[in-house]
Amino acid sequence: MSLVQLLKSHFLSHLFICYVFLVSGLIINLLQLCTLPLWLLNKQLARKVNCRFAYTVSSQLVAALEWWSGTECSLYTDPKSYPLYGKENAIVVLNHSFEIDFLCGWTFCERFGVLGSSKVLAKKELAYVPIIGWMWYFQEIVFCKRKWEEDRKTVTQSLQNLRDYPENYWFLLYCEGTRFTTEKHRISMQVAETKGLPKLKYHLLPRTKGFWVTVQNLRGTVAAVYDSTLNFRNNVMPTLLGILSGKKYHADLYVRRIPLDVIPEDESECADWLHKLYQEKDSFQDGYMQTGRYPGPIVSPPRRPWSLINWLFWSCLLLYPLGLLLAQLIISGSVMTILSTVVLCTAASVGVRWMIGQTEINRSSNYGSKTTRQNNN
Ligand SMILES: CCCCC/C=C\C/C=C\CCCCCCCC(=O)SCCNC(=O)CCNC(=O)[C@H](O)C(C)(C)COP(=O)(O)OP(=O)(O)OC[C@H]1O[C@@H](n2cnc3c(N)ncnc32)[C@H](O)[C@@H]1OP(=O)(O)O
Ligand SMILES: CCCCCCCCCCCCCCCCCC(=O)OC[C@@H](O)COP(=O)(O)O
Repeated sequence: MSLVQLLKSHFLSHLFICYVFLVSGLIINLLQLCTLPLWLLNKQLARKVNCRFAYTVSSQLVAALEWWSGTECSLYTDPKSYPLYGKENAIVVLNHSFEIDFLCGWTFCERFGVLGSSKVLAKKELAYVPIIGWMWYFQEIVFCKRKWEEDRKTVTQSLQNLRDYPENYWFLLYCEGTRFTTEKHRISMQVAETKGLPKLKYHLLPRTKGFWVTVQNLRGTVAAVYDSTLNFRNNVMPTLLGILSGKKYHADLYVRRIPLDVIPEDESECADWLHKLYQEKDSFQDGYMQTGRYPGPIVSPPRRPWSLINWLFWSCLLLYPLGLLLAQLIISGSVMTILSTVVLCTAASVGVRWMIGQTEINRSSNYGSKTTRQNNN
């Protein structure tokens, strides 16, 4: 094992990365709280400032993927659409089968300069995750309870608020609504059967209401839907813990730009359109399984240095107080101080492990594991 590999897999390196993420994240949350008065005075400025704050947090995870683990991301797309990426608002429709698919999404956002402003229709539970969830509140992320009766009003309102957003953004929609498991797939295919829809092999049956409400409310401000299909080479199932341990993966993303005007306004026509899209996505996955690639040329955007620079900045800033704290701890020799520091560090480690757990498929909610709307979470 090389020295670099040893460093990447060492427990102390992970501890340091998590320390930087936790402390810088909490500082950013605090600074975001301080922007509240600015929202009253100059809302657009407050939004721009919050985009920058969000960038400094989410780009740390991107840096872990791009620079620490060295994961590569290839983009298959039409070269004519490529120059538009990052220059317009778009709704991104992505398959939801991998624990780090959101992180690959963020990585592409970073490469096209829309990471700080990126949006998602996220389950409400994520709003309570410290740092990321709290940051999302200021980033105007749209939350849903996955109960349409309640979501219809709140989601519409949150989407309407985005109409005058001052920065270009990508709005991510996981239409499957939950992560792929064989059990959820079996059940959703039963639903497909009762609806007379063709079976999907690699996707859950898409939920159409969220897509329709998003398209309708963002019409006129969003230019296109980016139909995106993600896979990882060599059939691996990447994890956030793998990224933290410096494990290198290779992501392949296929993106098709579909102008928003071609999407029907009528709800049931829009639902049919989405079902058809998922049937196409399924055939792309089938092709990938057989050939190991998607159609079209690879036009991968290069990684940018900013996520690394941001991480190095926070590391340097937070290394000094950490060193000071450790030195004082040793000098003081007080059992009480040492004990309370150990308790604090243990609590922080448990907290970070819980946060990482939010990304793990085996801790996924039971939404979609029943054909009814009961016991969703
Ligand atoms: C490549 C570039 C990437 C760029 C990335 C850009 C940005 C990145 C930004 C951030 C990254 C952070 C990532 C965070 C990830 C967090 C994501 C999530 O939290 S996903 C979960 C939440 N999101 C969703 O659920 C979206 C999809 N859901 C919907 O749209 C739903 O419709 C809803 C609006 C949430 C409402 O849900 P509800 O269940 O109440 O209603 P539905 O109408 O959907 O359900 C009833 C409907 O479904 C049929 N049904 C019943 N059982 C099933 C089943 N098991 N499977 C499928 N369908 C089922 C039922 O018959 C009803 O049918 P009908 O409508 O015909 O009556
Ligand atoms: C720099 C690196 C530091 C690493 C240490 C800290 C890592 C903390 C990471 C916290 C990340 C929290 C963001 C969670 C995003 C989870 C996305 C996701 O995939 O959600 C699942 C939902 O879509 C569906 O939920 P289910 O119904 O499947 O249940």
